[in-house]
Amino acid sequence: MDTVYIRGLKARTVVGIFEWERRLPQDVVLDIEMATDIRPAASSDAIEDALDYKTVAKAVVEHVESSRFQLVEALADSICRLITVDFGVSEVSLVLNKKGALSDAADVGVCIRRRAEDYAAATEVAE
Ligand SMILES: Nc1nc2c(c(=O)[nH]1)N=C([C@H](O)[C@@H](O)CO)CN2
Repeated sequence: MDTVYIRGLKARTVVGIFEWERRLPQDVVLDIEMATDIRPAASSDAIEDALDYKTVAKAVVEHVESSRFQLVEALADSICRLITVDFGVSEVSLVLNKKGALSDAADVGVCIRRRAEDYAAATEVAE
């Protein structure tokens, strides 16, 4: 399978467990890799046949900036859910970097990989 990726995608959001973090939005930076077969787009040279990284990036930033999670784990998982469910991506890898969270560290965060099946059960229950 091929990959369409977005690296260094920035968003500001309320995320954290401390009282001050509930008041002040913080920067997160995302690296996203999405499994997709690029051959249809390569063959047609038409955006309609591509996984449009601009559309995905816009949806992800809107989602992140309107979210209010305590943990980076929950935020990261919600982003993978959005990409797999709303964009039909079979597998997504995500690095979520919470800039400035630890003063003694360059950065902290999580790296996760999710498949569409990981969210299938929850979707079926909801329907
Ligand atoms: N595994 C995690 N550890 C911590 C998190 C988190 O989201 N996941 N969050 C915090 C605080 O919000 C921290 O970012 C404030 O500096 C601490 N540990």
